[in-house]
Amino acid sequence: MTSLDVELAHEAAHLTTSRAALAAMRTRTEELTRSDVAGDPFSAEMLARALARRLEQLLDDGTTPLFFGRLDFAAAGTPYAGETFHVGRRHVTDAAGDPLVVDWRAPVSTAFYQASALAPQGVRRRRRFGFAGGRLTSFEDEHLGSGEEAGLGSRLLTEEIERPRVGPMRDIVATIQPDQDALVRADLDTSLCIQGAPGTGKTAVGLHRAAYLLYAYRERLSRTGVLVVGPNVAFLRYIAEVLPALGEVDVLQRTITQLVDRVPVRAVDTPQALAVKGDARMAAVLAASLTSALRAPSEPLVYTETGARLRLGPSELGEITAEARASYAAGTPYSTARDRVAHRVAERFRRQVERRGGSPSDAWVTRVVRSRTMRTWLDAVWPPADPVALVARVLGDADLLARAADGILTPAEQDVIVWPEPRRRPRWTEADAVLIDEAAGLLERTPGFGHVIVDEAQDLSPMQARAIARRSPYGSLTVLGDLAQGTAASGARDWPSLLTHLDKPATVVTPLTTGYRMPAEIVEFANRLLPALAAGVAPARSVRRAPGALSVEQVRNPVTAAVALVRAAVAEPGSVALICADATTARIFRALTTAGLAAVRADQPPEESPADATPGTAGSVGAAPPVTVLPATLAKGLEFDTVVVLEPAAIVAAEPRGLNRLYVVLTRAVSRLVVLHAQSLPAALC
Ligand SMILES: Nc1ncnc2c1ncn2[C@@H]1O[C@H](COP(=O)(O)OP(=O)(O)OP(=O)(O)O)[C@@H](O)[C@H]1O
Repeated sequence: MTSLDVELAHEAAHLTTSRAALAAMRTRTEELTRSDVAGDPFSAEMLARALARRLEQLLDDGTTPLFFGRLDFAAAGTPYAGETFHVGRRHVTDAAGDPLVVDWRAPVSTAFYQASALAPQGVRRRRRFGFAGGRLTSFEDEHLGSGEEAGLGSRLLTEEIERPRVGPMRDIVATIQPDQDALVRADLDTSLCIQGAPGTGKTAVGLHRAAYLLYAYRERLSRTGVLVVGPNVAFLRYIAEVLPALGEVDVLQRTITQLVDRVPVRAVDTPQALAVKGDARMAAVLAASLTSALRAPSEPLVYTETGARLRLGPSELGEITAEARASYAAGTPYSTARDRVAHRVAERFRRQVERRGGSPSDAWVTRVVRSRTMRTWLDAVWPPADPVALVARVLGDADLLARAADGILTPAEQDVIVWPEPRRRPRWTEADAVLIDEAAGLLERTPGFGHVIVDEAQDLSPMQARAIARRSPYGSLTVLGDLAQGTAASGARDWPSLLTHLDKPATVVTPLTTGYRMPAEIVEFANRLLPALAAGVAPARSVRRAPGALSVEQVRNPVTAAVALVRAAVAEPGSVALICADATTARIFRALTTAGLAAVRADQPPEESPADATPGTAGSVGAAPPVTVLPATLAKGLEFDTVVVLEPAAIVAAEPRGLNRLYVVLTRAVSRLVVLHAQSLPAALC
């Protein structure tokens, strides 16, 4: 045995001890769940829930390493001098409470990610472990104290980056890089905006940041929660397992459409209507239409009860409604302001009774507030409102829209969004649902989150950004995106304006440019599009080269060529996707299945496809894994080992920002990208 073998055996023994300790921690928790818990039913229920969650966190699936790193601190100079820590996904302690593994999010673990030869932070040696199926197979040391540092040359990092991708996204907790770590560990009160080229780890950083914040600010966030917003359902399926793998099961993950789901979405807007409905000026139109229903009191209000006749004149009433209008203008929700008017009026009546020697109770005031007299009067001066009805009225009544949009939208813009006639059962669009959410936000306060992470944020329209801002009035944001990948017509063209709509205008924009997904050959090919996209972003630099990773082939029949390519690709390890213009998805899917290849369509729910449509999912045991047929508009955020792109010119021609779409499509491959075309390639790519 070499000394390295001895060292490895020693580490393997530590792994065995740690696994046994984790099992013991689980047994202790299980015993607690079985024991009779004293206290009232509510506390018992809360305790039972906390224990169930704890049990879930203590699960050890045996295939993921319990620790992936080790820090040996130098003999002096830090609070941890002379100590050794194994760094892993969760704390594991022995029976005496001493740590066998420390959580990657604990303060002591920071050095694992941040220490360098230049600034060793007291670390003498940093060790990274290699694993295969939960078994420890190797380790790699950096003697930081002696100026030795692997950086991006780390063999284990390279293996992790190059590993064939199958199934959903995995965590990167073992190999987070220093620039990424600084973003992950930024404090809760700091909002971040990360402009990152494709594959630079924005999504990974966002999800690890969620896990970090939930660890470091557990108390605060257990009350307010964390929300992750992604571009579509396929993307959410793809990232769904990262946070649970990091022990965090309580993060809400939603698309923006799921977030604003007060009405079913059954229709699609024209591009022109979409542009107007997504514009921030629509907020002013809705606000104006709501206030247009307010009336200044012109008659006295008389309240009679058991012989007493109480009266307030129009000027006194006007004073109260004017005050409420001012508070509404300053941000008080419409419905709260309406309640306030009722209470102020009732209080004035109470004073009148008091002046006459009476002493009405609070219950009396409540009775006045709820009286028919009050409701009838309020309905006239401050009518009740409903968000769905409000938007239906604005879009369904050209005159009302013209009044509310006067000086805000041009007549042509109004024509684009107004319905030809009022609809009893409107067929709502996604943009309408956002308008309804805006209206609801005018009426009532929207419950907010302690932290919101928004991925692919460049595609948010100003109105969608406002929907997110409403959910984060006191919390912070992590905004992730890439202006060059912007494909939505009303999406952001620069970060400062989007951050203003998100109500976090002072947020600093941080770039990420080191690409981990694609080899340089693919990155450089895709980067040819950047000048034409004019997004003003820094191009990505890949951490590796892979000769042969890119081929661009002009063929007579790209579909036939794709079938042959896919047949060969599915025999290799790793996921395969065929990306095409949306309109050709069905035809290409048919061509693959007719040729006997197992294929799934990413644009259909899993049960309608022959296999699970989760991007990159491997097929049933023994069968060739299915290839995913991916319409170009669903490619965002996903990645596959091998990607075949069909007919770039058709992808570009399919939509106004088609070149941006092509940039997204060309940046999805981890190992190999094949571009097949019969038509000429877009000029920007040549
Ligand atoms: N530090 C890292 N170590 C290992 N792998 C990494 C690291 N950072 C990113 N990756 C990997 O690179 C790939 C791209 O990451 P991610 O999807 O987060 O990038 P992105 O910036 O969101 O890309 P896009 O803008 O194209 O959606 C993923 O497979 C991710 O696991």
